Amino acid sequence: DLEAREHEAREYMLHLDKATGLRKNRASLAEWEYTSNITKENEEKSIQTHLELSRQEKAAWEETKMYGWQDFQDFTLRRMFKKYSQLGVAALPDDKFQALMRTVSGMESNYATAKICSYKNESKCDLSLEPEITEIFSTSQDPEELKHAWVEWHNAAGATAKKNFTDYVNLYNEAAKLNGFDNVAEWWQSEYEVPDFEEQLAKLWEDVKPLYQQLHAYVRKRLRDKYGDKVVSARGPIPAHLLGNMWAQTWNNIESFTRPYPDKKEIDVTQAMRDQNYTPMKMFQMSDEFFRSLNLTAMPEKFWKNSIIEKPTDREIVCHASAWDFFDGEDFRIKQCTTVDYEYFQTTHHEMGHIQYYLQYRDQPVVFRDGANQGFHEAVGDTIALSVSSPKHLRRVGLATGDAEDEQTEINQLYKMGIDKIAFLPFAYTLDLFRYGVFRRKTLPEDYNCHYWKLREQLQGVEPPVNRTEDDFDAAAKYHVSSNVEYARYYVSFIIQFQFHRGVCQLAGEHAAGDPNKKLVDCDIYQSVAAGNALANMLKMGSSKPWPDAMEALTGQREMKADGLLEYFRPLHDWLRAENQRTGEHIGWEPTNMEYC
Ligand SMILES: C=C(C[SeH])C(=O)N1CCC[C@H]1C(=O)O
Ligand SMILES: [Zn+2]
Repeated sequence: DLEAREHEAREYMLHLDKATGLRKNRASLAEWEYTSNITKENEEKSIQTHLELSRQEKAAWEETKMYGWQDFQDFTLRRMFKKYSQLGVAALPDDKFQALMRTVSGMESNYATAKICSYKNESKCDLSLEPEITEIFSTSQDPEELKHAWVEWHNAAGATAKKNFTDYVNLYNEAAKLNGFDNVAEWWQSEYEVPDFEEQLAKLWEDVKPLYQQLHAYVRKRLRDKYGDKVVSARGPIPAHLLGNMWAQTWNNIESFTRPYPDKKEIDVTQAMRDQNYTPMKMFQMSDEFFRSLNLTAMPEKFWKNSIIEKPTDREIVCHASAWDFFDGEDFRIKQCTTVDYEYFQTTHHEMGHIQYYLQYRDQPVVFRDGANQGFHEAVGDTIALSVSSPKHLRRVGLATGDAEDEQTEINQLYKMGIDKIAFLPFAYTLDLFRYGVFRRKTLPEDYNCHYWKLREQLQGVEPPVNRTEDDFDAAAKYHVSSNVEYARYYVSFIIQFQFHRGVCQLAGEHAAGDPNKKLVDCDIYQSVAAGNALANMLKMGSSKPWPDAMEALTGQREMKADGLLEYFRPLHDWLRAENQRTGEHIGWEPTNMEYC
């Protein structure tokens, strides 16, 4: 009878989950060995280990299928079986599984090891994305130098990946079908467990677009003031190489010469860190201390032993920041090529947020050791970083001096946050809208680059610095496209992190709606055990419940909504509207003159 069947199934599930933990540990170790020492030998070893593990997963899956779990009464048992009933890419036959692995490791290693020549010294051709090219984008104000770095990087990391990417799309779509999906787009969206996920993304964009358009218009004007109207037009898109970032995804590096009130003292965290001889280790210790101040869990001893926090000089590694769970309850690592600056200070908190989530759900069954959805995993560290980047906190830790806020410094602060958080949204939205179209074959290989730029022009209001053709493949010049990492998670994160921030700030007594002395922008939850405990309760759930239950536990809301973000930035939105009216700046953008289709 059902009672006996569920009991037997529970025994089976305990065994399967333990075996799965060992498999995931081996997979993570193989992946770590390869991405922290990129060699052909390590690539081969990783592929063989993953192949062996996929065969074991397939065998276990055949057994799991035998259980009639759909009518089990026990919610948690049914949810575990539901998750294990999805085999994933292991459903591919061996040869196609290996082929798919090779397309991804080929793109990823190409991206990680790509080099370009210096603009100022044509014979110096050993510039990597990190730290050299990133440094150019954060400091250069020479449009020609920025254009050179942009074009060379998109050639080296983008165009070269087109063949692999095309094969990857075909093989990955085959895996999607074997898992019961029409294509990878539907598979990726199914992870969010809501029937209208794509409509929700579009609705969120409608909610934040007016604010983005105001920010875009203001920044275009300030860039035109600086570079002239031959380089930046009055009514067109913004050239993508002038926004301080290779992908124009966050614009923090142009703050110094575009901020609203330039005569107000700028909080230059990078300079303060360098003046105080900060090291990467000090940045990690400060982040760990912030989490501990909330009564969250300290980084375990293996974290400090096994993490890679600076770029090695003796080998090639994947520098793009990442956080790792080895599924044994004690081995958790970060790998990143830290440089001492504000950007990496933020990234360190972002990655530590992933580790804290791993620590909080480490007693869950392995199958539930995941974010409530992937956006949650990306939002934890950023939510903490919203407190850390407040002037109040920066003064508290000695990274900012000066007096408390006045109207103008508050607008400057909101602008600083806005060119990070508001600017990012259309970029994130386009990256997976593009890939949804590719997986659904609405975008064919001969149209990849044209469709990519059409979306970026239409939604983000940026244009390439030079004409593009279908010999280019600019999407792969972004890490996540070359490494097969889904990106809607960041779009979700940049929305819900403001819902989380409002929740923890209220619990910390740092925010009250309508109270001018408790504005969201000034909130710092540092040392608030009440906030930390509520956050921990949400994180402990892992993916054991649908994400609305997790969100409700912390915020009382059950949907992702832009209201937190819009409340946070309301004073900036008002200021931008008034300022753009004062200068008569055109809101929005007309079609580009650049050719890319
Ligand atoms: C820091 C990470 C590793 Se999960 C990252 O990829 N992020 C963090 C914010 C957006 C996105 C990016 O860099 O494109
Ligand atoms: Zn992340």
